Amino acid sequence: MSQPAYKRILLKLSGEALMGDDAYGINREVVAGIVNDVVEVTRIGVEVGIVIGGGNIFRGMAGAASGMDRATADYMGMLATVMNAIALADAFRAAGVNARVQSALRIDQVVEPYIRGKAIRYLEEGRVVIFGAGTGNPFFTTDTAAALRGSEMGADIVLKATKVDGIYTADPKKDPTATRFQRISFDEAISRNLAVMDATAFALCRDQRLPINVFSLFKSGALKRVVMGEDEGTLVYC
Ligand SMILES: Nc1ncnc2c1ncn2[C@@H]1O[C@H](COP(=O)(O)OP(=O)(O)OP(=O)(O)O)[C@@H](O)[C@H]1O
Ligand SMILES: O=c1ccn([C@@H]2O[C@H](COP(=O)(O)O)[C@@H](O)[C@H]2O)c(=O)[nH]1
Repeated sequence: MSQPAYKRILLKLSGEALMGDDAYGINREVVAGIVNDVVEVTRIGVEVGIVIGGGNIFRGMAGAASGMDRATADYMGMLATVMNAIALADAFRAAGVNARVQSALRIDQVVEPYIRGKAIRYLEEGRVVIFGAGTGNPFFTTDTAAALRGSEMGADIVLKATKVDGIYTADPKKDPTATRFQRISFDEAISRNLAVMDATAFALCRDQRLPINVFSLFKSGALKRVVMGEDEGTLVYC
């Protein structure tokens, strides 16, 4: 049987996608589907760290737009990602898989704090590690947290599972003529200002020579295909 192309992955899950067709919050069926996909790749020996977004609950930019202090709003956004992380860990528990949540902001009664060495040990033991609270700093996003944790964990690739099936010449939700890249270099993605991921995340991954693959969270079997090195989504390379 063929082997996975990557031994350790950092999976960035869209917070917004967790809503499914609901107007807000966490759709249990969507979460269960994600858990199944992740369990499938852990069964072939892939070590999985997850960074989860918070767009289904709260984004700092939205708070700031309605007059809140931006840093205060960002802390709320980070707490939203912790809620998603806890919901995801609970869904892993229901599926019989041991997942640990580590938070970049300390909430010790609820989840463990982020400790790099411990997270690496969990991954080596085959546990799924869910990183909540982004980077722990306002003015950043969970895309940057994925690039950061991916670099710290020594991941082979960052996988961004989102609402679109790859990186396009323009936002495909706004421009129906946009076309998808099969592969794109970091330099080109940054110079074209492709807003599928923030520039800080692209730049950190480029500096660390950590490739990214952007693919659809809703396409059946897509995660496994990416992990097996098959042509799926868009690969961003150095
Ligand atoms: N060039 C592009 N190619 C593909 N998608 C793009 C592009 N430009 C903008 N987008 C948009 O970026 C979105 C993905 O990024 P976004 O940060 O909004 O979501 P996410 O990271 O998946 O969710 P969350 O922030 O809730 O975790 C896509 O849904 C798409 O509409
Ligand atoms: O490092 C970080 C990560 C996130 N935030 C805040 O959380 C929300 C939700 O994250 P998304 O990446 O948008 O899903 C984000 O809008 C920020 O407000 C942060 O401050 N720092």
